[in-house]
Order: sequence, then structure tokens, then C-alpha cells
Amino acid sequence: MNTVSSDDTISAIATAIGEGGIGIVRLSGGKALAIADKLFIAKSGKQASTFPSHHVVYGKIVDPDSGETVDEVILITMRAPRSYTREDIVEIHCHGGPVPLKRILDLTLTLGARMAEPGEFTKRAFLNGRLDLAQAEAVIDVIRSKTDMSLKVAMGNLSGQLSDKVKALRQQILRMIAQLEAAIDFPEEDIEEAAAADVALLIGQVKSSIDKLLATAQTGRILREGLATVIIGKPNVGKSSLLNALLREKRAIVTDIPGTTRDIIEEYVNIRGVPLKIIDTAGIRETADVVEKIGVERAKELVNQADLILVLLDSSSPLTAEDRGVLELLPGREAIVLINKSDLPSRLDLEEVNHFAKGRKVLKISVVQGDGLEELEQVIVDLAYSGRISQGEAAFVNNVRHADALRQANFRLDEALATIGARMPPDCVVVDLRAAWEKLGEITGDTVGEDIIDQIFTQFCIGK
Ligand SMILES: Nc1nc2c(c(=O)[nH]1)N(C=O)[C@@H](CNc1ccc(C(=O)N[C@@H](CCC(=O)O)C(=O)O)cc1)CN2
Ligand SMILES: Nc1nc2c(ncn2[C@@H]2O[C@H](COP(=O)(O)OP(=O)(O)OP(=O)(O)O)[C@@H](O)[C@H]2O)c(=O)[nH]1
Ligand SMILES: [K+]
Ligand SMILES: [Mg+2]
Repeated sequence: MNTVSSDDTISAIATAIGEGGIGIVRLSGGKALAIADKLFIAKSGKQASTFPSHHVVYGKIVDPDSGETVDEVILITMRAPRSYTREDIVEIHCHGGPVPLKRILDLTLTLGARMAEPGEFTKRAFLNGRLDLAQAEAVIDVIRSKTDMSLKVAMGNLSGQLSDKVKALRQQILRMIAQLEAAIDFPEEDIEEAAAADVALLIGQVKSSIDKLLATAQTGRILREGLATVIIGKPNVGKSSLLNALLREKRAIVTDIPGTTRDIIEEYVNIRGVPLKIIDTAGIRETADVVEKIGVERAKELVNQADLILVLLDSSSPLTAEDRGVLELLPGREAIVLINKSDLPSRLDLEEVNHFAKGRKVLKISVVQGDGLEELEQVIVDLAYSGRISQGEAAFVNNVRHADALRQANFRLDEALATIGARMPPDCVVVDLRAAWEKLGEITGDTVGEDIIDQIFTQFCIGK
């Protein structure tokens, strides 16, 4: 049960928690202007509700009960329907400290606003039709974008590039439905058959558009979530040293004692535009130490969820049983085999390594000397995007929910083709087409349940 009403006037701190130059308290709803009138004293003496929309006004926030000045601020009103939420909005730009922000927020609550839920401003923008669901989801992607490329894709989706494509596909499906329904009204068999043949061709076109969108999904997901990359290897091969080198920061503890890393270390790093979620793990070996054992188990689990595995071997010693154990974790996984410590005299049998690598890239590196790291970065970039990123796609599917809906729509279209192939009556084909049309509507939010909508917006931060 939802007890919060969309008629409420909502209020929240819209800027990040902590100290900042400026902080913003944002109000949205029917009472926003009246609340501003009660707590804002403009230098000009004018009431906030009389300000022209989108104008910046200087003044102060005064507690109406005590008459005390709380802060010196700038206030902006944005009037419905020309605002982010399409409701009346008031923004109070105050000094960016937690105390002034909290005091001003509390005043707005005392004067009749309610605390906004996470994502509620953007949810209102969606419910009031300013953004569709895919655009609203792109708002979080913009905020969370990890590289310039991620931001570019998110901004493309925010501006409606994906939504426009999906809407066009839905339009095409509606036209097919209309065509079939028109044919149903004719008693002649051959008119129905001609319509079905026409529609079969059109379905093929829609399907190939969906396939093109789906082809961007892998890259899109990497841009949004980062390429999950796990560094594994026996103790002391230099896993933590490699993490630090890729981060260009002494993040993980490096010592010459095997078993130094016991817990998982996870960091984001931007490698030539590819966002990497890079994970350093405990060295994999048989151990009686309980803490280390748990670390080893978790490392093995992570391997199964990774997009890319960086396997480290030690150039200065022959392949051990531990190394073979590590290499056995690889089958079916994307991996790069790295022969580290290549600054030391080599005692590793390259032929044996190549045998285990099974055609995967094998690179010699020395983390301490910085050798081979540039080449490693290039190999990672090539693997991540397989050259697809530079094509400058207009619309990107960067979201698992969207990719799922596209796949299911495609499946429905396949069923429609099968129905036509089986010479079933046109109204059966219409049922399949309608199902595909609805699936695509889940992306833009036209045909999606309230539970999914709620689930999406609760992922937002408060004040967004
Ligand atoms: N101070 C501030 N900065 C912000 C936002 C905000 O709400 N406040 N944003 C939000 O999160 C983003 C900008 N997005 C916005 C989107 C629409 C409107 C808006 O007022 N739209 C009217 C414009 C009418 C017009 O002038 O033509 C509209 O769409 O009708 C404002 C901000 C990022 N920066
Ligand atoms: N000579 C040489 N030593 C290296 C190289 N890379 C790392 N080392 C050294 O190897 C030792 C172990 O490095 P770590 O990065 O702690 O190795 P690890 O794989 O994280 O070890 P555990 O966490 O204990 O499993 C340290 O003394 C490093 O300085 C390299 O390229 N050449
Ligand atoms: K170590
Ligand atoms: Mg380590």
C-alpha cells in the first residue's frame, strides 16, 4: 500500500551530503510557492509567488516563528507545467553545509511539505509525462556514469534516442495490426493471405531493427556497469601490485608475504574510456587458515561472475600445481594470461603456459618495472568493445531491463511469423503482434506495472 500521495508538496536536499560551496533544497507541488512566501525574504521585498518563472532572486531564509535569519540564499521558482516535474518548483540555493541545509529542509516540512522519497522528483516528471521511463532511467545513468563514453550514451538516452526508436517500432507494429484487421473485414481468402504475406515482410524489418539495438547491449552494459574484471593467481604473483598499477594508486597492500590479500578489493578505473570494475582477490592455494580459505572461496565465486579474468603467473618459477588449479577455473571465460615478474630470470615453460591458455592472449609483463602494461590496457579495450564503440551508434541499450524487453518482443514476433507460416487466421497473428507491442511499451513505460515503476525509482537518490 502506498500511503504517500502525489498531491503532496515534496521537499528534499537535492545536493550531495557534506560540505560544499552551495547546497540546494528543492520543493515541488501545489504548495511550493506558498511555502516559499512564508520563509523567503527577498531584498526587493516582493513575495516569491510573484517572481517570474526561472528567475534568480537574492534574499534570505527567515524562520517565521522566531524571526531568526537562517541563511543568505538565492531562490528560483519554476512554474507548472514548465518545470522538471511539471509542477510548481522552488529551489533554495543556500550555503552548502549540512546544518543550513537541514534547517531549511525542516522549515519547509514545518510549513506543509513532506520529505520526498528517493527519485520522487523524477518519478513525478515521468508520471506527468515530461520524461518516459527509459529517459527517467537515463537520469540515474547520467549521475552514475563512469567515463565520458558512459555519459555520452546516458545523455543520448535521456534526450530520447532509444525511446524514439522504440516508439517508431511500436508504431510499425500498430500499422501491421491495422492492416490485418482491415483484411479480416473482407470475406475473400486471398485478401487475408496477401495481407499476411505483407505483414510477414514487415515483421522481418522490425526484427532486424530490434537485433541492431540488441547488438549494442553488451557494450551498453559495460558502459553503464563497468567491465567486471577479476585478477586471480596463486599467492605472491603480484595481483595487488597489478591492481595498484592499473589504478595508479597504492590502494591494496603489497608485501612479499604470500597471503597478504585476504578480502576482496573492488575499485573502478577508467582504462582509455572503458570503465573497469576491477577486483583483486586472495591468492588461490590450499590453506588451513580459516580467513584465507574464505577469501580463496570468494575468489573462485567471483571468477564465475566476471566479464574478464586476468590470470597472473610468475615468470621466475616453473608452473606449480596452484597455477594449474587457477588455469582450470578458466574454461569458457574471457581471460588474458599475464606472465608477471618478467624482469626476473625466466623459469616458466612458455609452451606449457600456451597449452593451458588455449588460444587466449598471453602477455609478458613486469608490474614493478611497468613493462607491458600499456599493451595490456589496449588488449582490455579491444576485448571490451571489439571495435564496436567507435561506430557512434545513435541509440544504445545499456540496461538489462531494456535488453530483456527487446528479446521478448523479438520472441513474440517470431511467434507471429510462425502463426502466419501455419496459415492461421489473421486475428491469431494480431494476438502475437499485440504482445510484441506491449513488450516494447515496457521500455518506455507505456505498458508497465506500478511495481516495476516503483522499483526503478527507489534506486534513485533522495532529491533526484
Ligand atoms: N538547479 C538545478 N540544476 C539542475 C536541475 C534542476 O532541477 N535544478 N536539473 C534537474 O534535475 C538538471 C537540469 N534539468 C532540468 C530539466 C528541465 C528544467 C525545466 O525547467 N524545464 C522546463 C523548461 C522550460 C523552458 O524554459 O523552456 C520545461 O521542460 O518545461 C529544469 C532543469 C540538472 N541541473
Ligand atoms: N620482481 C618483481 N616483483 C614483483 C613484480 N610484481 C610484484 N612483485 C613483488 O611480488 C611480491 C608480491 O606482490 P603482491 O602484489 O602482494 O602479490 P599478490 O599476488 O597480491 O599476493 P597475495 O595477496 O599475497 O596473494 C611483492 O614483493 C611485490 O613487490 C614484478 O613485476 N617483478
Ligand atoms: K603478497
Ligand atoms: Mg594481494
